[in-house]
Amino acid sequence: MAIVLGPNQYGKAQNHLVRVYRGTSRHEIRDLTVSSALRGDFSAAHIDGDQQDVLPTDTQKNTVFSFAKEKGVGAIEDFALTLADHFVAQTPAADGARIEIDEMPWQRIDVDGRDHDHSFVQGGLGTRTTVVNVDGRGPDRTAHVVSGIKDLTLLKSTGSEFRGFLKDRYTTLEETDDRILATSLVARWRYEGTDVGWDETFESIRSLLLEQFAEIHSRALQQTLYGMGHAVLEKHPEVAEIKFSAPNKHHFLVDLSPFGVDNPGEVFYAADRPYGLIEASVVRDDASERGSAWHAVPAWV
Ligand SMILES: O=c1[nH]c(=O)c2[nH]c(=O)[nH]c2[nH]1
Repeated sequence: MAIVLGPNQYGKAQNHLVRVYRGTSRHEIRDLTVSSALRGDFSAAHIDGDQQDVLPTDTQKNTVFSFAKEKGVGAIEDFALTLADHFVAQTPAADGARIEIDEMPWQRIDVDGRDHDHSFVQGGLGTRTTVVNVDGRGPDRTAHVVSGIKDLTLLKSTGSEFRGFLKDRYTTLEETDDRILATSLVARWRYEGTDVGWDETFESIRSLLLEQFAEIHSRALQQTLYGMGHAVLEKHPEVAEIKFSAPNKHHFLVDLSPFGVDNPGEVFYAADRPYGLIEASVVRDDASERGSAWHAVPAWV
């Protein structure tokens, strides 16, 4: 029997970076939360406490902020690829890097019908995300990009049913052909390669997800997710697979009959927990190998 070091990675989590572009009086802002993690042979650091292979997490943090100034931010996917390659190049013991970026949306404040040059209000249609994994360097280097959207809170007030489900002695749920369907969607999709128009593709996929949620007559959240994923893969050959995590945000019709009041689908109690959690992926059967694309925290997978 031997006790050995298992998979590990280390980096700086959640550098919250705001980049202001002030070339003209009409400023642009970007609000990113960037996490870096390096993996490779860091056994000396873990076993002997020897730091000679370790590029400090503090240096990783400094690099994120410096690159935002020196190179600019651009599409979050490009920023993440640049950082990942840089960290692997700087750290001989590293054989891979993972960069995760969330971009908080800001919109210009409207003043008398004109959007303001340098005042913004936070919010938008979800938070754009990317997770980039780079393995190796030089000719052997490979890169995987998984982009997505989270906190996309959606609701339809009809056009959703749930019936015909399996029942046992503990089933009390009533069948319904008209309910509220609501979720706070997380969708992440894996790109084939890195030759992608990141911004246009993101906008197109987000629009498709919204359209499909609205247009599909839902027989269950599962069926809605599959329809959304199918539409994305059909339109975007550059997407290999898409994964969804969707809490079913239950809305319960309030019984107003004790007060002699009818309630035909008008007043609901929006419960925050427990919630159904529906998770699904939609994939191409000829998609490329996943490689490290979905690599996460080794301690927990
Ligand atoms: O869309 C749904 N899917 C389920 O699996 C489920 N289960 C449940 O109780 N309500 C719902 N709704």
